[in-house]
This record gives sequence, C-alpha cells and structure tokens, in this order.
Amino acid sequence: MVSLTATRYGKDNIRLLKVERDPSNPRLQYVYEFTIRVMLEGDYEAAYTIADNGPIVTTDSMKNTTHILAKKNPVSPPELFASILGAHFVNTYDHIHKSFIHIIQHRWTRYEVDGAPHDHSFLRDGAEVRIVDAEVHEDGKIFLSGGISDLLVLKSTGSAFYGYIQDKYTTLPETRDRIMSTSVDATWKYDVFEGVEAVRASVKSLEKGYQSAREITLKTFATDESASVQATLYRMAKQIIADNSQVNQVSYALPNKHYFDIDLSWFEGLKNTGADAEVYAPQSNPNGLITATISRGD
Ligand SMILES: O=c1[nH]c(=O)c2[nH]c(=O)[nH]c2[nH]1
Repeated sequence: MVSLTATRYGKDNIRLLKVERDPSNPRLQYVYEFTIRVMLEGDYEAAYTIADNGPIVTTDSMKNTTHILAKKNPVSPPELFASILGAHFVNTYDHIHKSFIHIIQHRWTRYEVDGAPHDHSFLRDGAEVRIVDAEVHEDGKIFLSGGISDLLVLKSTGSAFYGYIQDKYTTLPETRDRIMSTSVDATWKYDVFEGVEAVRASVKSLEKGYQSAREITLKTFATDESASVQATLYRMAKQIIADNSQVNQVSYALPNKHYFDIDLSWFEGLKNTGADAEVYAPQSNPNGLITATISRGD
C-alpha cells in the first residue's frame, strides 16, 4: 500500500526575450530576457495513480501560455509578470489550486556610444541575475519574493577576522586586514498581496525593493569595516528591511571566497604576508558558506 503524498509539475527553462518600444520613438527600446519555471499544484492525482491524463494541463501549454501572456502584458517588473502568469493558471483551471512561478532575469545593460546611452544596444555585464518567485493561490493571495544571485564582489581591504575560538583544531591566523569576496545570493519576501491588482498597484515599490536591496548590498559590502561575513551580512539585511516597508524577511547565502597570503620568505627573504601581502592565492575550495534569515519584528 502506498499513497501519493505530494506532487507538483510544470515546465522548466522556458526562455523568452521581450522587446518593448517607446511609443514616441520606436528605436528607443527596452529588452527583458527571462528563464522561467512554471509549476502547478491541484487535483490531477489520477494522472499519477491510474494513468489518466484527463486532468493534465500539458507543460507544453504552460510554455505557450507564458509566451502569449508575455506578448499581452508588461513583463517589467518581473514580480508583476510572475503574478499575472501564476494567476492565469489558478483562474483558468478549476482543479489547479496553486501555481509557483520562478523567473530568472538575465542582465542586458544599455551601453554608451560616443558618451550617450545607445537606444537599442545592450551588453551582458556579468553573470548576476535578478530572481522572482511568485506563489499564487486560487483565493487570489500572492506571495512574492525578489532576489539576486551570482553577484560576484571583492574588496581588497576593510575586512578583518579575529577573536574566534582558538583550540587544538585551530590553525587559521587572525587577521586585521584581509581580502573579502563573495558571490551574493539574496532573497527578500514581501507582505502577502490580495491579488494581481494589488501587485500592479505596488510596481514602484517592487522595483524599488530590487534596486534598494542591490544598492544596500553593494554599498554595505564596500563601506562596512567588516568583522566577519556574518556581521556584514546582518547589516545588509537590517538595512533592506528598514528601507522597504513591504519587505518582512531577508535571507542571504554568502560563500566566503578565500584569497590566502603566499609566504615567499623562502626566496631571498621576500616579504609577502600580513601588511606586506600583495600576491595572493585564490582558493577555489573549500569555501566558507555563511547564511542567515533576518525578519521584521521579534
Ligand atoms: O567571516 C568569516 N566567518 C567565519 O565564520 C570564518 N571562518 C573562517 O575560517 N574564516 C571566516 N571568516
């Protein structure tokens, strides 16, 4: 005897790029490139348990729907498009109770030609992506989170690490000045929205949420005289919550990408450690991984 405990199915890696043209100047254009995952939950157990495909919305139709809704609706901010897409499935099919939309937005940054922003040319300035997750329920409620992933940063000073447990397992030397580098993975959750129109009414604060989280992350990383990745992470998250009234929770996962001093004293007494360090050895593994979730209130 077995029972079907949990299911979800959908289409992953739906790719699309949308071009939006300025109505007064069609050569002034905006581009948005997404990789999207659509997952549905509902009453389609028969498809699993008795091989009855009757209740299946095909994953191919989910891909088609994504393209059609991207044509008929704004795709920016991605939080709104995720909400529109998620609401479509729970509103169109009575037996679908929840949808889960995950959007990865790839960077296309307008670049300058002869000192002026070009109206239709863009560059991929890094692997960093913007992330959106929308969980849409059939009662209309929408749970949104925004995020950043793969934002690779490094500072060459302004980071120390000392005062930690010294026991028989410890070999790490204390440092007042080290390189700090991480690939930022940040997620922030918004208060629940009562439907797509509530999301639409909040597009400014959703866009601001993304810009503010990114700017706070970069500024705090640069300016904090860091005692540890843990302490810098906490300062970032606290500020994002303070700066965004609709954000109630922030999570970070920060790999500590180590760069170690290289002792060159064996060669003619060359000084290259501590305050004399200039040439470092980047470490690919192992790496620290520092995570935390910080919530508004107690
Ligand atoms: O910022 C840090 N936090 C740690 O917990 C840790 N552990 C370690 O070896 N180096 C570091 N750096």
